[in-house]
Amino acid sequence: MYKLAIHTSFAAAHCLINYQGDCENLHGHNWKVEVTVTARELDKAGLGIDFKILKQETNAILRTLDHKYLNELTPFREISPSSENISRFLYEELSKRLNDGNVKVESITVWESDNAAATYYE
Ligand SMILES: Nc1nc2c(c(=O)[nH]1)N=C([C@H](O)[C@H](O)COP(=O)(O)OP(=O)(O)OP(=O)(O)O)CN2
Ligand SMILES: [Zn+2]
Repeated sequence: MYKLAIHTSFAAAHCLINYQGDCENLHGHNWKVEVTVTARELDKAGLGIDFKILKQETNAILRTLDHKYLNELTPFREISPSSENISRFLYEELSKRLNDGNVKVESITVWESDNAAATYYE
């Protein structure tokens, strides 16, 4: 089994729902995103999955969040756009795009600052 990872990022505004404190107010982050996937087998080029494809598919999802007010987007109308919920959203959306008999999304970690991150995995 192989484990691969890529890093990417997006910027967005949000406010936490049902939260008492500064973060209930509108503010923004430059989120860093780490995607890890597992691959059972390698292709003829020796790749589990091309990093380019991993980045393309991840960034296609991130474009729906980038420079947006997350609370106004469908996935976060009912649930708070916390780093935890963002990581779960990305995990589910990327899994739909990438999971097959060989490749499986393992985890998504989103860093909202240099020292605070949330990871979703099953
Ligand atoms: N478990 C989580 N806790 C918090 C989340 C989250 O997504 N998951 N998010 C926030 C807020 O988004 C907030 O912007 C973060 O604020 P804070 O932790 O105060 O970070 P700062 O860098 O502004 O503050 P320092 O304490 O000075 O580092 C809050 N919690
Ligand atoms: Zn925040």
